[in-house]
Amino acid sequence: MDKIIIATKNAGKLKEFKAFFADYDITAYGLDDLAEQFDDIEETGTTFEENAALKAETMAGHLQVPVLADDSGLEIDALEGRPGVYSARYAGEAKSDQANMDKVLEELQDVPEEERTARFVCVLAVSQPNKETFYARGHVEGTITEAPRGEHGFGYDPVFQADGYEKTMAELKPEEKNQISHRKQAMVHLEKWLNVQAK
Ligand SMILES: O=c1[nH]c(=O)c2ncn([C@@H]3O[C@H](COP(=O)(O)OP(=O)(O)OP(=O)(O)O)[C@@H](O)[C@H]3O)c2[nH]1
Ligand SMILES: [Mg+2]
Repeated sequence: MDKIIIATKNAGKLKEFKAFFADYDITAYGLDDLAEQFDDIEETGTTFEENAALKAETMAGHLQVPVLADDSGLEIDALEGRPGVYSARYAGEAKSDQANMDKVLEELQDVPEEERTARFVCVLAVSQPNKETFYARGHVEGTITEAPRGEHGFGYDPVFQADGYEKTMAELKPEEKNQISHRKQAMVHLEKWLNVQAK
């Protein structure tokens, strides 16, 4: 395999996948790299697995080639797991990273440091015509900071500090984030699938 399509319109995710797949000499393309324009796939599932499969299977059916999709989000313990599968649209359909972070920080205003535990979760689904969907899940544990710090990454990266680190995900260099992130952990499981394909 020398190329793979990622069923995403999220530029931050795509950048990370391009870096991961470059290590296997595979070029990753997002939906905005393709000539055809695609409507947003409605994420009607209640789990990361359901939404990742929806995105991967819809696009694989349409394009008739293997397609990878990523459904991911932030689970905050003090908010009973919110924003979870609703992470992208937590503060509304505009999908504003800034508004989403503001909402989370406001909801955690009176929550002390030791209770601000959270994790990023990433589920990857690979769909191939006439084959069962393959799933890979990864997560990274951490805490929500009092205020945003850092310019790298996307989404909630400026307010998420992984356990054992003093920098937020947005203060880490992209290559540092890519070594520890939920997406990387899921990619490690996907390697098994990639090896099977290589044979
Ligand atoms: O700080 C972050 N660092 C990350 O590494 C990360 N990964 C996911 N997220 C958040 O979770 C939503 C996913 O929602 P999501 O899986 O539906 O993706 P999306 O709607 O943005 O794009 P698509 O892939 O569906 O086209 C994203 O928008 C972000 O808010 C992250 N935040
Ligand atoms: Mg989405």
